[in-house]
Amino acid sequence: MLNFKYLDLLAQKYDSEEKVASEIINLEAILDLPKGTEHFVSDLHGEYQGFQHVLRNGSGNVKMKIRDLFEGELNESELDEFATLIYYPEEKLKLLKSNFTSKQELREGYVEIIERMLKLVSYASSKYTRSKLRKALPEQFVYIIEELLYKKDEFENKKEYYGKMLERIISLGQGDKLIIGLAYTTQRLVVDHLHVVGDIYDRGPDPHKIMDTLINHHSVDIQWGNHDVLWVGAYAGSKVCLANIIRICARYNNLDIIEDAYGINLRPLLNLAEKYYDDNPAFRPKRISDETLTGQEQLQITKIHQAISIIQFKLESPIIKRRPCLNMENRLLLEKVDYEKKEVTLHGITYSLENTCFATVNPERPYELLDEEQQVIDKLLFSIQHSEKLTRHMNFLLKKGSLYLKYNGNLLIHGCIPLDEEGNMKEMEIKDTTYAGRELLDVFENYVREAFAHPEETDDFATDMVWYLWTGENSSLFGKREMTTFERYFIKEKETHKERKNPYYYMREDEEACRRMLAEFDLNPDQGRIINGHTPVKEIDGEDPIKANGKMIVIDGGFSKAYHSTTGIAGYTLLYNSYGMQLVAHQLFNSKEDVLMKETDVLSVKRLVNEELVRKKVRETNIGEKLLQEISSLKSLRKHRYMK
Ligand SMILES: O=P(O)(O)OC[C@H]1O[C@](O)(COP(=O)(O)O)[C@@H](O)[C@@H]1O
Ligand SMILES: [Mn+2]
Repeated sequence: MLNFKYLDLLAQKYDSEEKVASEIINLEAILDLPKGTEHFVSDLHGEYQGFQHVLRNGSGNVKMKIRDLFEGELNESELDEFATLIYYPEEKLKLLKSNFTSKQELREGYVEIIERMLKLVSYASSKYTRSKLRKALPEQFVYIIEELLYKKDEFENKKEYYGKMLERIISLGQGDKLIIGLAYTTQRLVVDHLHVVGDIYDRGPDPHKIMDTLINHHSVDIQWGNHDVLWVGAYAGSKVCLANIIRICARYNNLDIIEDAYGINLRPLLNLAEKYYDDNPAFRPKRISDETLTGQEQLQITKIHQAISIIQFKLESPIIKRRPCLNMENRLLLEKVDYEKKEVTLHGITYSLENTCFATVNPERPYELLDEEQQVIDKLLFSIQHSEKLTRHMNFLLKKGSLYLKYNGNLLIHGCIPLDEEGNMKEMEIKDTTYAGRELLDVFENYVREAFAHPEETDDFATDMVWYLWTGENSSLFGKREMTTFERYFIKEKETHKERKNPYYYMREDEEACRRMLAEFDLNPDQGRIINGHTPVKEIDGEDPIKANGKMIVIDGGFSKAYHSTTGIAGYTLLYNSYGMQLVAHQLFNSKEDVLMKETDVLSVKRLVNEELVRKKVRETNIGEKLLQEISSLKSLRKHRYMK
């Protein structure tokens, strides 16, 4: 069915046949370009510097392009030095400058650098249109760079013109800006689109800086992780999610995120904590950075950690009781505790409790908040919902994020697709309707959006469902039977700490199972793959991130320093360009300073996942699909409005 109103609208923009024709030619040409490079990262967990590094070196892609161009011409250390300049242009330039001994040397050095950079930009942009390259150039230098890029040395008189141009840029003190701009242009060209497969928040110190980076990124989408949804929940009015994020910040000695980055006043919580709690080994902050805390600071955090944990446990009860469909009665732990004997009975076994801190718990009504606790959580909720920066970050998460994403034939998802023991899509009944698989995930996502749209509602179904996504058995983000936070604080016996995983986590090894899951999402099982985050790949134990004959790729980035000892490697990222997919294994990232001084780029080892037999073109991508639609509209416009 032709929509003539739409054609009229289109005719306003393309008001002559020539304009329509030239746009059709443009778009058709783009369809035949090689597909842009996609970059997949996941589980960033607040590790801003590690993330920055992977982003700036394009998971080794920048180095590869430099090698392609300059191997032979430059020796290894020069190649490294040039790569570092592309990653961290401001800092590296400072270091380089201090090595020049005269103005003359500096000028020559700058000309050499700029020429190399232009060569690199030209190479990195070879598969894009000129207009796309233009958008990636530093604004103030677009004209000059284009002149320099498209120069033709064979005309001798022009050669002088270009030489003069470079000289002038440098003598006018614009050399630094140009070099820095070209470095960022290169970074941008090397990766066309970024996918963040979840868990930006928690454990590490700087999730807010990662969010700022993503907001400024040229092209990004996010698949929410369980930790991201926890933050969304807190902002959307879930007090129990809020208690959780503060508890995790205290546990990892990251309360600065709450106080300094998001401007939330923790004083009321601290007062409560000082009043009821003391030192407690189970609640001392984990020290994953070298930064040393004074004894006093550590004690304060330990107290806050207990105060907010108890508030969290108390807040869980009423939700579990008002939402029987969540089937979480076995998590009513405060009510199972024998406060006199200091014991708890779980699945029929009685365990003694240690490191207890139940000063504010009334054994008769253990889930009841003290007035003071109620006030503290209410104040915290008010501040968090009024934090300008958090509002910005959460809006962005909602805008660019989703529970899963179908992109260029692949399924991107942080956690899992809940399965039952037989490998069928696990069913869950919500408000008298049974859902499973893709439908269940769509329902979950709708609840997240509904809760977010109504931050003033704190106890409604949608807001409770966001918490369920963090911790519930059927949550596609959590994917485990229960979260044993209480047990890990208070029970010595390790068997109580175990969180049994959804069958998905062993069935995903099986190719047939993965094919069924792809089909559930209407994706072609012969071509698509599932890209998964969430579970660190234990290289130490020989685990392979490529599973199910390549149908499943697990790329937990392993950025989280707290988890390095379990993985034995910093983790994986994935690149998908027109030639195929490559998995990149990263060694531990120490610091930016390390890279700058020692030029020790984090060693990235690439492994081919698949090789495209024919180079993939834009035509075969999601963007290509949109372009084809546009072309078809333009063709109708031409036919119905301009052809006689
Ligand atoms: O390592 P911690 O701080 O004890 O956290 C463990 C908790 O984190 C979780 O692993 C969830 O976080 P991830 O999504 O990073 O795995 C829970 O399953 C578990 O209860
Ligand atoms: Mn996760």
